[in-house]
Amino acid sequence: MSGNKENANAKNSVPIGRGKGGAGRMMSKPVKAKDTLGTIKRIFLYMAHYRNKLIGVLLMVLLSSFFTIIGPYLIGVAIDDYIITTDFSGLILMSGIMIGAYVLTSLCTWLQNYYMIEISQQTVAKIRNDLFQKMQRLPLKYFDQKTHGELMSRLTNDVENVSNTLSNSTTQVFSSVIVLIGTVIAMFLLSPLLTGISLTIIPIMFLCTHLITKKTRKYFSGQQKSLGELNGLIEESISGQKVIKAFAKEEDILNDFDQHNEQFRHYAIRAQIYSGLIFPLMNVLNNISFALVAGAGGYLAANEIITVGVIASFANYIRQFTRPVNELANEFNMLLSAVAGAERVFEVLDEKEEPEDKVGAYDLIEANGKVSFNQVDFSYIKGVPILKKVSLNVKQGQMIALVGPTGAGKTTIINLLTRFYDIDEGEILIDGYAINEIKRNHLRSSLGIVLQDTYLFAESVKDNIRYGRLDATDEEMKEAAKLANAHHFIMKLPEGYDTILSEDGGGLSQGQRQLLAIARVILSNPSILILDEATSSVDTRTEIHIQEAMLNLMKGRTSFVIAHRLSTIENADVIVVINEGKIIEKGTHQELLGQEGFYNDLYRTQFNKLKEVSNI
Ligand SMILES: Nc1ncnc2c1ncn2[C@@H]1O[C@H](COP(=O)(O)OP(=O)(O)OP(=O)(O)O)[C@@H](O)[C@H]1O
Repeated sequence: MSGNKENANAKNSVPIGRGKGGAGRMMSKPVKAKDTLGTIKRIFLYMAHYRNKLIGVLLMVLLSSFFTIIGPYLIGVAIDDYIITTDFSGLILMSGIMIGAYVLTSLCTWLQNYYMIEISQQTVAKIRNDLFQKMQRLPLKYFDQKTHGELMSRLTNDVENVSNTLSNSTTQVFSSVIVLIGTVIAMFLLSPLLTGISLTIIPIMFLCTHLITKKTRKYFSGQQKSLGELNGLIEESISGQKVIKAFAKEEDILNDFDQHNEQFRHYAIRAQIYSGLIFPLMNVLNNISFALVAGAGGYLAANEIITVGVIASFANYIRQFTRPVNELANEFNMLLSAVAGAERVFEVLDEKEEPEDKVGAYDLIEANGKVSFNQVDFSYIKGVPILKKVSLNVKQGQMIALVGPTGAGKTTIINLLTRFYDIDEGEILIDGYAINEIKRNHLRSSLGIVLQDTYLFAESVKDNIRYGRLDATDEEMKEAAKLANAHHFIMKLPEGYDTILSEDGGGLSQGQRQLLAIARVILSNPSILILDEATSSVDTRTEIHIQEAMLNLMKGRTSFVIAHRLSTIENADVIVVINEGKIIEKGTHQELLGQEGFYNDLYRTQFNKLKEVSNI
């Protein structure tokens, strides 16, 4: 099985380098989207469900921007019309209006945030839901091409990124733009000359920001890359602990970790230091601009070109102006990175799904278990044929042993029967029906699969067995466990059937996990069985238990066994020998031995060795 291959590979190479699916891939890279506009459009299509709330947000943004812009103007009016003229009752009224304007600004900002958070969380919940549903409909082929880390990253980081940006950055960018434009217009209306003077600082601001971000971008991307590598290393050192210890590579992995840790520190320090420059620099420039307005404004006021109130308004406008300039660059980058994240999410949503059942697909409620492969060709990757013209006829209730060297294609045959992958040419029939004409759910529920490496969920033993048939009663579930010889060890667990297993049954032995898998399949009562015998040695008692359980399970059912045990091979009705994707021999044990061909050689070398081991 491919699972074994992974284990075998793990034994041969100590995972010091970065592996597939490391958590390192969980970092979302700040790459640009390929189709920014198209992606934004799609996000808006999702958000369009909440059209009324969006209009509300838009109104609030406009109102809060308006009040933000009008505030400094009112200060100028208060000075010119009421303070200088000592009109105190007018001043009180003006103060009231100003307080009202500021309160309304806050209220509108709060409301806009409130609605935007609601919209973004609902939108993202819908995207997350669509994405998760999509994952269940994707063919296994898709999961072969993507690392776990990458998929996890799309489901978590990228979606989270979209959510944060929707709730914070979109309204920020929008209101910053309005406030900027509005402020320039207001300044221009009050005094074009003073506007010109105060805006001279803007190009310098842009230049400084540009120079600093050019530098920080390099360090931030280095920081993100080395953090990814560091996370990958940590993840591998956790999952590969056994191998690391077995090969005494602790020292090596520590050195490797030190290197990556140091690299991360190097980038992180520089990224933080340079980006920390922006704030004080902007502050200085802002104050210079302030001083310019005060100086030039004072001169203009002395010459009665502008009033003192205009200077006060300008002083406030300048504060208001530089803030959005700084924010805009930042928020805009975040927005672009979120759009890139959203694009990665949409890419998954656009992937080709497992094809729908054909119209008029057959029901297969209780299959008899007759199986035929007719001239089946298959390749995982186009142009690399794995199975070539495989033909096989299996009668109801027969036991078929699939044998052959590693990589021969045994698991692949099983993958095709279950329709985990679809064949390229030929046909596979169950009870005379082509499997791609049978409802996929019916097909899979007529097949029972026990793999060497059964996945167990972090739930109770009871629920794990019940996964075979969700509506089974406790009695039926226990009966299945007894038939699977699992009852005895389950009763020894701290809470018996209610014991909660750790993730993937971490606390159980491989033999025990397989017994649970057998119980699961007994409960589902399939017509056709697919069994992958364990190659790794379990203790003799457990092995006898497993064999007994498997025999119980196989009674009266067609079974395909990827055989590693002599007893299985010798008792099989038909032994199918596969080599390099072709069936090269077929027959009973005695028949094949008599042919003195590939099986005979395989048996004499490989299985004689097994016999010696089992006799020890
Ligand atoms: N998902 C996949 N994508 C691409 N190639 C694959 C995939 N799974 C298996 N293969 C290739 O297909 C060939 C047959 O693999 P398969 O797992 O069927 O062999 P096997 O006979 O079951 O081997 P073993 O006894 O080692 O489990 C191998 O060359 C393998 O590398």
